[in-house]
Amino acid sequence: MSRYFAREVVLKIADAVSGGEVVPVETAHISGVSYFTIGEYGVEFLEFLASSGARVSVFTTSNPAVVDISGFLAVDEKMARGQERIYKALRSMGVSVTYSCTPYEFILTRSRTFHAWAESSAVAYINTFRDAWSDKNPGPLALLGAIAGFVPKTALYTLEGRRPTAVVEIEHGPLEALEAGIVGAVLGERMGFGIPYIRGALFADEESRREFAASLSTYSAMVFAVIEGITPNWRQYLEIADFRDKFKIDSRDISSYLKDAETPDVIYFGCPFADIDTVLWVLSEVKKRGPARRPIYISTSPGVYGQIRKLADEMREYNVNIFSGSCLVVSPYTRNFKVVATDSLKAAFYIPRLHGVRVVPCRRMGCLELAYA
Ligand SMILES: C/C(=C\C(=O)O)CCOP(=O)(O)O
Repeated sequence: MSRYFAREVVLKIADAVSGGEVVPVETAHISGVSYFTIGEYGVEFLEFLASSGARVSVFTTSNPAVVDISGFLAVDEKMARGQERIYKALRSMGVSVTYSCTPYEFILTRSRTFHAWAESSAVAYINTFRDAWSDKNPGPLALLGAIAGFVPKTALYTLEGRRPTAVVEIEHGPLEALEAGIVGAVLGERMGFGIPYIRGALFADEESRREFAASLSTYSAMVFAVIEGITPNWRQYLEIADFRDKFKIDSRDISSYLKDAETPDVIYFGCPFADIDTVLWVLSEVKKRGPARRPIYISTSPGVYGQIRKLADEMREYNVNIFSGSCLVVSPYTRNFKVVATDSLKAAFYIPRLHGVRVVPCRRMGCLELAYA
């Protein structure tokens, strides 16, 4: 019954957005599972599906929750209970409740395989750095698609729909996390839509790739860019390109995003979730300097946290708080702060809008120095 319901809804949406065509998917990743972002009606929707016997038919993971897995980001009773109900509903539908915005850490999404993912940064990451194919499916559609086993065959599930439409020259680099995020934001704001073909982008590390994908998809509707020499099959994309626009991003564009530093009361890394290298880098810098004057918060995936749990406990003495399964975007815990310093342009976009808290963008080392200023 519920599988039938999900299939019918997905087919109806496909009638509206893809001429009725659908595409089978290998995996799904659902967003909209934090009580903070979906509220009571969102929980009721998930409970309705679960109680009607719905079960996912492909491997399905979930985005971060309102509270982290250790309960460090304390929230009120109503939110905590709401999150538990979400967890139960997801579990009973067979979702792997991973509470991570970086499922690509362990789902290796091979090139040219189809996926129904909803977290925009993760969609942009697998499209751009793996040439795995996913559209940015809205959270409920990704879940219904996971139950049905297919989603509407929108443009990004076709080679034609992935044809580059603008050539972009990057005249700055190598790109560290903040700069990669700014490039994504500038590009997103200038282009808005279409498929960029990027020349000259040198990413300093994994974190910078995550930040680029996250900001491109935050500051625009774009969740795919072809990066010369990096995106698998980039030569084929160049051959089929139909360039109608040309953009250049240089050091002046990057500096225009850097405000005069306002003194923060907290330093935040990990939007999208910090990879192990970033976590270890922060810890080694902090160990050299001693306890930080201002607290440092790092959100990471449950997978990474599981490996460094003991280290995370020890680092509390240094005023470093590592947590997983939630983040300062989807938790109202952020409202405890007035000004957050971060190297994430995605966090810089959402934190003021969702929590009314100001943000200071800074390079990773600059952010760290603010913790001791
Ligand atoms: C803006 C967010 C995700 C995205 O860019 O897709 C964070 C909120 O995520 P939800 O999982 O929808 O709460």
